[in-house]
Amino acid sequence: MANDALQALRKDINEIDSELLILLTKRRRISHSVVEYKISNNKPIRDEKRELALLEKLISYGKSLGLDAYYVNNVFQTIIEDSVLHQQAMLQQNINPEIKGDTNRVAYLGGQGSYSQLACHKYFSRRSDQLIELGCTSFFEITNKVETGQADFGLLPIENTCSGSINEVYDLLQHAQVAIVGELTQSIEHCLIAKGDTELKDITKVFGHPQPFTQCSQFIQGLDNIQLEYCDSTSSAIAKAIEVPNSAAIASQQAGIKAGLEVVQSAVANQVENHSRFIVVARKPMQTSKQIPTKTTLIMATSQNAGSLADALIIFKQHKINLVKLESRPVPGNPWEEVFYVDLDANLSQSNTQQALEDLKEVTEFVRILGCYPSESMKAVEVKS
Ligand SMILES: O=C(O)C(=O)C[C@]1(C(=O)O)C=C[C@@H](O)C=C1
Repeated sequence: MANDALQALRKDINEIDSELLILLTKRRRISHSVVEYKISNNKPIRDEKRELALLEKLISYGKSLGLDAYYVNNVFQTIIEDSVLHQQAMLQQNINPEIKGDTNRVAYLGGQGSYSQLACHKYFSRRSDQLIELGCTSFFEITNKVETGQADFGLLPIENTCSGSINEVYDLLQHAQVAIVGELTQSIEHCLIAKGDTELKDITKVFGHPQPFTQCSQFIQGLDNIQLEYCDSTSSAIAKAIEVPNSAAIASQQAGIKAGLEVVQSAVANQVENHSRFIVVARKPMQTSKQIPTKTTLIMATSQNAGSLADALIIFKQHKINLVKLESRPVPGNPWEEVFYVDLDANLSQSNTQQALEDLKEVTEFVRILGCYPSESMKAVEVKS
C-alpha cells in the first residue's frame, strides 16, 4: 500500500475517533441531567437492571454488526462506570455545598508523571471546580497541608494489589486530623524507562519509589550488577533518570513519554493486574448520600483479653454490616499493642451503623471514625452471553 493511502486511512480513523469523543461528551452531559432527576426524586444512582438491559441490547446489536460480545461489554462497562462515578461526584457536591468552591487545591505525592498525579486527575476530573495541584515529597507533607488548610484535599495511596497495605499511610492516619472523604482505584503499569536508545545491558542504576521497587521485585532480582536508588516519588525517579547517564526509572509509560524518555521494558511488575487504591482526605468529614454505595472506615483498639477482637467483630455481623477490610498496626511506644483499621460497607447515617458503633464502644478501649465516603468498588453487572 502506498504511503498516501495509509495516510488517508489514518485520517479517516482520526475523524471517527474524534466523533466518538464528541458522542462520549454528549452521553456524559445526558448522564449529568439524569442525576439531577435522581437527586430531586431521591432515586439510587445505580440502576443495575437498566445497565443489564442496556448491555444486553448493545451486545446483541454489536453481534449483528460483527463485533465480539466481550469487546462490546468491556467498552460499555467502562463508559457506564464513568457515568456512575460522575453522577456520584455530582451528588456528593450537591449534599455537601461547602465543598463546592471555584477551586480544589489537592496535595499528592510527587509531581508531573507520578501515579498519584494520574489518580488525582482521574478523581478530580469528575468535579467542575478548577484543580490546583500541590506536589509533595512525603505522605506527612500531604496530611499536614490538609490539616493546616493549605490544601482542600489530600490524596494518599493506601493499598496495592501486588505489595499490600501501605503501612506508612495507615500509621499517619492514627494521628492526622483529617477525614476520609473518598476513594479511587488506579491501575498501575510499571515500565523500566530511560533516555532514548538506552538498552537494558547499558543500565547500571535504577531509580524508583520504594513501593514500585517492591511491586517489581522479581524483575529487579533478575537484573545483574544494577544499583537501586530510592526516590521520594516516581516523578523524582524520572528526573534522576534524565540526569544520570546509563540509568533508568520505574514509572508508567505515560509519565516516561511525557518526560521524553522511552520504554526499555514494559510490564515489569510481579503481577500483570496491578492496582492501587487511594483515599481522598479533607479537614472535615463529609456527608455521604444514601443513594450511593458507601464505606465507613474506623480505627479501634481492643483490650488484651482473650476474645476481645472477636467480641468487637461479631457486632458487625449482629447488625448485618459487611466488613470489607481489617488491618492491624502497632501502637508506637506500646510494644505488642495493636490498633485495628476496619472498612465497612456502611453509611453513618443509617440507624444500624449508628447502633453498631454504640455497641462497639462498649467492648473496645477506643473507637474513632476516620470517614464515611462513597465506595468506588463498582461491581460490574453480569451479562450472560
Ligand atoms: O439510566 C440511568 O439511570 C443512568 O443514570 C444512566 C446510566 C448509564 O450511564 O447508562 C448510569 C447509571 C445507571 O446505573 C444506569 C445507566
